[in-house]
Amino acid sequence: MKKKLIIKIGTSTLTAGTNRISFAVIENLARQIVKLKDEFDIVIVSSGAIATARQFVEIKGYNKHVDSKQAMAAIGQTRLMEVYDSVFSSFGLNIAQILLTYRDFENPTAKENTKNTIYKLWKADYIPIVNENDTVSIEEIVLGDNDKLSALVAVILNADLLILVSDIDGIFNRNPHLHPDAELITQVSDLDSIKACIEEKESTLGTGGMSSKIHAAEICMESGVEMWIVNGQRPNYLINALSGTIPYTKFKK
Ligand SMILES: Nc1ncnc2c1ncn2[C@@H]1O[C@H](COP(=O)(O)OP(=O)(O)O)[C@@H](O)[C@H]1O
Ligand SMILES: N[C@@H](CCC(=O)OP(=O)(O)O)C(=O)O
Repeated sequence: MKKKLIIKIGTSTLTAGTNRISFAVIENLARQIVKLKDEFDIVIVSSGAIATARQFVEIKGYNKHVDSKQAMAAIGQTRLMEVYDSVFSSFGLNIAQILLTYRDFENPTAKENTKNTIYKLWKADYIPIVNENDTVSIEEIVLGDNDKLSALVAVILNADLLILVSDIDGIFNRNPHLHPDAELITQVSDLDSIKACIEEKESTLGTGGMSSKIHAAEICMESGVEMWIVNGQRPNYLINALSGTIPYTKFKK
């Protein structure tokens, strides 16, 4: 049986520090997935709908008002999936879209249906790409992120591993953007011990920050799912993290 791998790719990685979605980032992801596919059944949790919309339209107040963000997400989501589809199909990979809200994880039937759909997609050789259903969501684009969503997906699938792809090697004892001498923490088994290390700085496009990654780790640890934070700026970050040749943070009880 294949292992179950959930990969969450955030806005800051998809835009590679710019204000546009990077085709190169998605190509790099596809290239790695081709190599991992025989060993793993994979779900991608991808942000980037709003960032994609910004390439085409600026709805007034999109950075302040929830309804404007929701409209941007609705415009950007189809375009984002077009990018995934054109890049992934050129690597021979099939994709399917799944949009979820947090409320879906409180409803046992919705959870069961989500799980069954993902299993069917895997069987048909399709890679599910999940994002939050921003139109009906009340949480994410107001406060949140996709870190917690990916943890909930990992838990319902009883995944072997959740990898949060970020713009940094993992959690450091202080924010390295503010303290260049900060040191990477490679393994975390007690979340309380690292909460004091978080020092958020303003991010332009992503919404999560390190706090939401710790929240995701809490959800994973409670259910015995292993979670890693890996740096999407490193070459072949998935393959190299899995073979232990690049540094990352592992969260495991
Ligand atoms: N102790 C810490 N170690 C590492 N990063 C930290 C820490 N405290 C805060 N951060 C911030 O968290 C950021 C990563 O989260 P985020 O920008 O939301 O990424 P993503 O869009 O991938 O979810 C880092 O770039 C860093 O500025
Ligand atoms: N769901 C929205 C926003 C998600 C978001 O930015 O999350 P994250 O990348 O985890 O900070 C989108 O696709 O634009």
